[in-house]
Amino acid sequence: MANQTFTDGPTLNDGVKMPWLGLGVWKTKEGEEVIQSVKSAIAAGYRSIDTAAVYGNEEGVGQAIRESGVSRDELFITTKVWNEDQGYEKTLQAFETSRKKLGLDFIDLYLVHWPGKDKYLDTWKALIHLQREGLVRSIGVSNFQIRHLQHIMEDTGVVPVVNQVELHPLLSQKELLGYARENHIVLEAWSPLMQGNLDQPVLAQIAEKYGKTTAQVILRWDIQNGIIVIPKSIKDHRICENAGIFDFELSAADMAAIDGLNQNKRFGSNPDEFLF
Ligand SMILES: NC(=O)C1=CN([C@@H]2O[C@H](COP(=O)(O)OP(=O)(O)OC[C@H]3O[C@@H](n4cnc5c(N)ncnc54)[C@H](OP(=O)(O)O)[C@@H]3O)[C@@H](O)[C@H]2O)C=CC1
Repeated sequence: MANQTFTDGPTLNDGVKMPWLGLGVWKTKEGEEVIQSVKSAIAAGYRSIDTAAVYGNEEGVGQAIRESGVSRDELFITTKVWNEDQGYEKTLQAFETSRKKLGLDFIDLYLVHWPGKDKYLDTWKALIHLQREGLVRSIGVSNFQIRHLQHIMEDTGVVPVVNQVELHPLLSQKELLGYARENHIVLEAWSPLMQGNLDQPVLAQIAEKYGKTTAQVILRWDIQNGIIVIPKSIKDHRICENAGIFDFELSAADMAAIDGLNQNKRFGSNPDEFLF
């Protein structure tokens, strides 16, 4: 029964169901470190893993999947096409490289990692092709601003299922969230735990009230807002802690208090400045 929580999640605009919670593996080292963290997460009940070509750990993710003892069709695997591989043909090649490294027949979710300047539309068209070929179940984007979303949707008529963006209490992305909801795009929060910068008195007070940790309160705030979360940890106890978000509910007042912490503060790059 407990596993139900790990498989719970939104039905995306293409009809595929994606878990609310996944494990992120950015900065998790290829080899033993990533193999162990992915295996720990799957053993704890996680069914969704978020990697990317540029993380350099797709082979370890694939090995962990094979050694996990959980069947492929119960897992939801995301990877992303890196910036220098943008463009139609290069994206198709990059996809094949990722798929081979992961050792998978198909990928559940393939994302355009960053919009950059002028190749994201051709890249998006390659993702549409891969989905039509049955090599990817769902296609989405990452770090897209409203204008990028408008551009690809107007040109191709295909709406991304998710937009994975930096999102946490100090960067609540309310405008993007409103636009995404109107267009049936689910937001997915990267760096949901502010890359470990969790020392926030308001969050600590709320956490104490529910007998939860600051990390759990943030992740719960996300899913109550309809946002998918992919916290990263290489530590077993934190992997378990970050999954303890399905057995409590934040009140409307506490949700509003967390909303009030927004400072439009980024820990990562700004898509408007990260041009290539
Ligand atoms: N699309 C994109 O451009 C991007 C996508 N991402 C994705 O999002 C995922 C998550 O973002 P990420 O930047 O890794 O950062 P997170 O916000 O998930 O924070 C991870 C950091 O917090 C620590 N941590 C994890 N859990 C806890 C806890 N319960 N209490 C205290 N500290 C904790 C981790 O340390 P430790 O491991 O030692 O536990 C690590 O240092 C990435 O791994 C990646 O998959 C990230 C950045 C950009």
